[in-house]
Amino acid sequence: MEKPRQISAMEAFEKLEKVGEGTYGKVYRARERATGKIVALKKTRLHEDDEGVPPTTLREVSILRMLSRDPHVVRLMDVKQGQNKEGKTVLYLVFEYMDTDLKKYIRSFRQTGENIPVNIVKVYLSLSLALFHTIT
Ligand SMILES: Nc1ncnc2c1ncn2[C@@H]1O[C@H](COP(=O)(O)OP(=O)(O)OP(=O)(O)O)[C@@H](O)[C@H]1O
Repeated sequence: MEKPRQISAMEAFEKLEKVGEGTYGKVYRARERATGKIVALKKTRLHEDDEGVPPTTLREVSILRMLSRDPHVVRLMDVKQGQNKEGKTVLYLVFEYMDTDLKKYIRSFRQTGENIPVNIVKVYLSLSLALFHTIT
């Protein structure tokens, strides 16, 4: 009997628009075709002459899986395989979609000249420290 094929990222999701770009790849707002749910798809960039998935990506995935258990951390919902135009395998990290990020949040305060409440700053600093200890 034939092994059931895992559906590819592009069969499962419809890309809506590019929302950002990080060190490791582009991020798209996308819609899950089966449910209509809006997600963030992070396409991982491949090193030109490398075969397979870069170790930095594998590291990011395993750390995110761990951190994603915390409700305060953006949730990594799934990891899907896809192919780029050259037929090479690319990975799509599927995240819950966030309307804002820390940079935009901080900028919103700068625009009005307000200060970020001290309690909020403390929460972010302790989260950053916790992250740092998890990664290093
Ligand atoms: N889950 C998400 N929901 C909505 N937008 C997102 C999401 N994840 C990332 N983005 C957008 O894409 C941009 C790039 O994100 P990404 O996580 O790839 O990189 P980064 O955190 O900016 O840098 P690095 O890749 O170095 O960690 C973010 O600044 C944000 O605007």
